[in-house]
Amino acid sequence: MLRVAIPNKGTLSGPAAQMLREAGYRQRSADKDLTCLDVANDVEFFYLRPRDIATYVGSGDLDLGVTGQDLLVDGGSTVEELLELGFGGATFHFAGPVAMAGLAGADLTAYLSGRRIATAYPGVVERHLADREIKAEIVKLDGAVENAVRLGVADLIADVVETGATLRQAGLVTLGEPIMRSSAVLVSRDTGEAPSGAVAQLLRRLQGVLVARRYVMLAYDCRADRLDEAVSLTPGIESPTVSPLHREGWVAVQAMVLRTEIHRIMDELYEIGARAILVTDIHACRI
Ligand SMILES: Nc1ncnc2c1ncn2[C@@H]1O[C@H](COP(=O)(O)OP(=O)(O)OP(=O)(O)O)[C@@H](O)[C@H]1O
Ligand SMILES: O=P(O)(O)OC[C@H]1O[C@H](OP(=O)(O)OP(=O)(O)O)[C@H](O)[C@@H]1O
Ligand SMILES: [Mg+2]
Repeated sequence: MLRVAIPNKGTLSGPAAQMLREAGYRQRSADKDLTCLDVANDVEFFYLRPRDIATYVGSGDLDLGVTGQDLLVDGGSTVEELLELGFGGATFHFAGPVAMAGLAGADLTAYLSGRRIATAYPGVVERHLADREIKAEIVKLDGAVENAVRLGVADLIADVVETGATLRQAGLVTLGEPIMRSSAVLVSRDTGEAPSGAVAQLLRRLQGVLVARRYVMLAYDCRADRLDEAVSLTPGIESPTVSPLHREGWVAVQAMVLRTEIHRIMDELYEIGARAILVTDIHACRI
């Protein structure tokens, strides 16, 4: 039986469970449940703190896990990243008082030297500072680090920034370029071999969800003598399906199209004479 670690709470928890549901797996029915057995798929899910997930997967006690790339860096983990999951996107930034706005490059490096930096991710910050030979003091906090500057515990912070609302509320601004970008990832133990068996099947299912979310199915009719132009607008992932229509000189075309492009493409197809242009959602797929 495959054993998979899923975040039990926090930002990654809901989207991870939702993605697994879309991939056809059973998920726990109550937020406090610690495990969930999916007999039909021969998988057991374990709900764990995302910070701890790399430990269980790295030791081989669990086969797969969903966690954040920044948490992997913070813990110095050596697990293998199999797939970026398209949620939990965040940047990790230094942030300081508004008076420091605009500090970057060598000026930021000079400013950081000898300062007290509050963070819940000391591993990420230490690595960044060591790479640049900057010596500073790290003040390890558990959360709500934006309060640390106003309360005098630190001179600046290093934290996850998503919308920036929390920083603004605390009167702080980001300093310099992001320390790192992070998103949720599916991880496995680093065996040096390509995934196979049940691991590869779960991976394919999640890849299918990502594709189903990104693409829609587009179908339309067009004159056969405009087909080349139409196909250049809708090349599909491999190649579009073209079928004859009963109406002489016309064909039906079907192709997968990026969801974000759909309205532009429909307008352009209409301009070259395509009609009966229909868009449908893809619920699941294997590419
Ligand atoms: N707005 C956000 N706040 C915090 N973490 C975020 C955010 N957006 C994405 N993430 C990612 O979620 C992971 C942190 O999850 P974790 O559950 O440890 O903290 P959390 O979501 O802040 O929950 P809590 O603070 O309640 O423990 C990291 O990979 C982080 O990059
Ligand atoms: O840029 P924003 O959209 O405002 O999001 C970023 C904030 O969200 C998280 O805090 P969380 O609510 O998890 O509280 P915590 O600091 O106690 O972890 C994170 O630590 C930042 O403080
Ligand atoms: Mg948090």
